[in-house]
Amino acid sequence: MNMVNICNKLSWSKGACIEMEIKETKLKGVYVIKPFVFGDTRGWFMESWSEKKLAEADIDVDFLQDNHSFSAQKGTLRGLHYQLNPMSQAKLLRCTRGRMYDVAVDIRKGSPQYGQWVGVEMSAENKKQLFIPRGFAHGFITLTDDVEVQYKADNYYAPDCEGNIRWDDPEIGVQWPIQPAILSDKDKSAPLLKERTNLNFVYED
Ligand SMILES: Cc1cn([C@H]2C[C@H](O)[C@@H](COP(=O)(O)OP(=O)(O)O[C@H]3O[C@H](C)C(=O)[C@H](O)[C@H]3O)O2)c(=O)[nH]c1=O
Repeated sequence: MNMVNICNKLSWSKGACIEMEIKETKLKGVYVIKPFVFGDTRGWFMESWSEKKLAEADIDVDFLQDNHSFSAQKGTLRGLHYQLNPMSQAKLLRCTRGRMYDVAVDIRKGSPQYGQWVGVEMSAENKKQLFIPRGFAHGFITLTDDVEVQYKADNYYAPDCEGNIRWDDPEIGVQWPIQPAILSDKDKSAPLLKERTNLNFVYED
């Protein structure tokens, strides 16, 4: 086994992958992506995003904005958020410091998986990424102190189109791994999904 493979093996010791992997989750349209990591004696290198490689997996998206958030305390919950059409956003997320649990919820009218959710643990160590298409609400809870999340969006920030849904909406039933310690005032007072009567995402088969 040559040095690169040894380093790849070491750098992905916990069941990691040394090939680019794009897998659809139980929620159609939401994908977990594990990039190829080139390990060597210095450390590692990876392409954190490639429009071409996503397109090869039929994920056609033109990102317009990069976001980067830092959460100091374990148990910081941001979500569940979305932007209404015409400013809805597809997102490609990754955790570059610490560990967090990321959640997507299908809120497209007419979707056979409407109100259903999927969650993925992402960390600086596992280098997993999550692609969430337009028409989904998004949120995450931090599982360590000092978590940084970086993500691409295919539409610009549009505060007039922003909306949120209660993180603990019983009809969605997200199984968060821990209870939140910190929420923004906005998220503390978010309504239930059924109270959001202005959702304008339409499911297209
Ligand atoms: C989202 C966003 C925010 N801002 C400004 C607006 C506020 O003054 C400040 C903090 O915004 P907010 O409290 O909405 O940040 P989060 O609670 O992390 O919101 C995000 O949380 C979940 C996880 C998401 O997926 C969305 O990207 C977004 O809703 O940044 C901007 O200038 N541009 C932006 O794109």
